Amino acid sequence: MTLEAGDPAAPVTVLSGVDLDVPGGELLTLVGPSGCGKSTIFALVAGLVRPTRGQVLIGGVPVTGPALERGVVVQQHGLFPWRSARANVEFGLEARGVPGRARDRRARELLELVGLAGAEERYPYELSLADRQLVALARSLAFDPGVLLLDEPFAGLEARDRARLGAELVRVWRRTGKTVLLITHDLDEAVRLGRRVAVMTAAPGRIREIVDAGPPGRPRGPGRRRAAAGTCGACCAVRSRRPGNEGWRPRMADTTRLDERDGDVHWYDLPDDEAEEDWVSDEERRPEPQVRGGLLRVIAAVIR
Ligand SMILES: Nc1ncnc2c1ncn2[C@@H]1O[C@H](COP(=O)(O)OP(=O)(O)OP(=O)(O)O)[C@@H](O)[C@H]1O
Repeated sequence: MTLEAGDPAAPVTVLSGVDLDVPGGELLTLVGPSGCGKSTIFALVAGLVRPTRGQVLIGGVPVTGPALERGVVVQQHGLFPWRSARANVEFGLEARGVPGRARDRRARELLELVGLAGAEERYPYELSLADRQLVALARSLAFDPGVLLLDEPFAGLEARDRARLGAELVRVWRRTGKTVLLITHDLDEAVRLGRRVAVMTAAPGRIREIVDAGPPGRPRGPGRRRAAAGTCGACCAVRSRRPGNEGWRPRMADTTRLDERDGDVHWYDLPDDEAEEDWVSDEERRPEPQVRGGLLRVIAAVIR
């Protein structure tokens, strides 16, 4: 896609040749310097803006305007202050014509999904900023969107809240299987949460690189082990729970070696005698801090 904007006599190229393919069910993060066009991509996918050239396709269908199938969460949560958390979430269900009792039940389920069970009757002013964002997330899920678009939803929050909300988002993503596009200017967050990180450069905005930031999935039996155990550099975060051998272990095939300079993603074989229970969950297997550091340097270099 290309997007030109401003004075038609002297248009500004905001985005140039952006080509991004997000498989269904993926959590992709989009990072880039301020003004590179991240929010513009958000607006294009949300259907708020039409590209000058090219198109946005969701499931092969061109996006021609906003639709409930695309849930959006932005920095300003936009909750109705006169409605409780439950009633805010119910708003989405009202729009879909869900009858009262079912609405109430579903709103409670969604609040529970985002970790806010017990806060159903609180009003936005009674909730922390972070919890308001979670209500906004639950509300966008009420439309049962196939795609969830989040534009800097954690901006302005303290680091601890950002981390908590990020973990909640990953949990929600895992439980719902939604396709998630998360826009952030926080590189660490992008690497921590995204399975792939699309890195943009500015003027005009382009996708420069797509960096693999984590393993593609859980190991599911011997046949899949070989491919499923992705590592980032030397420090694939694999943890053993065998008594006497607990803790994180870097696991490398003999043929791979750490190359933090380019942040390559290496693959290795899991020894046959390794019981699958020894594997930590995909969530726990996120890159260790020093690997994240390597990826961050790669991304920072791309952005520069
Ligand atoms: N309709 C428009 N007319 C003119 N310029 C525009 C238009 N839309 C976007 N731009 C410009 O395109 C650039 C990209 O803006 P955008 O808000 O998408 O960037 P961003 O990466 O989200 O920035 P930030 O991280 O600061 O939020 C900016 O320089 C903006 O001023």
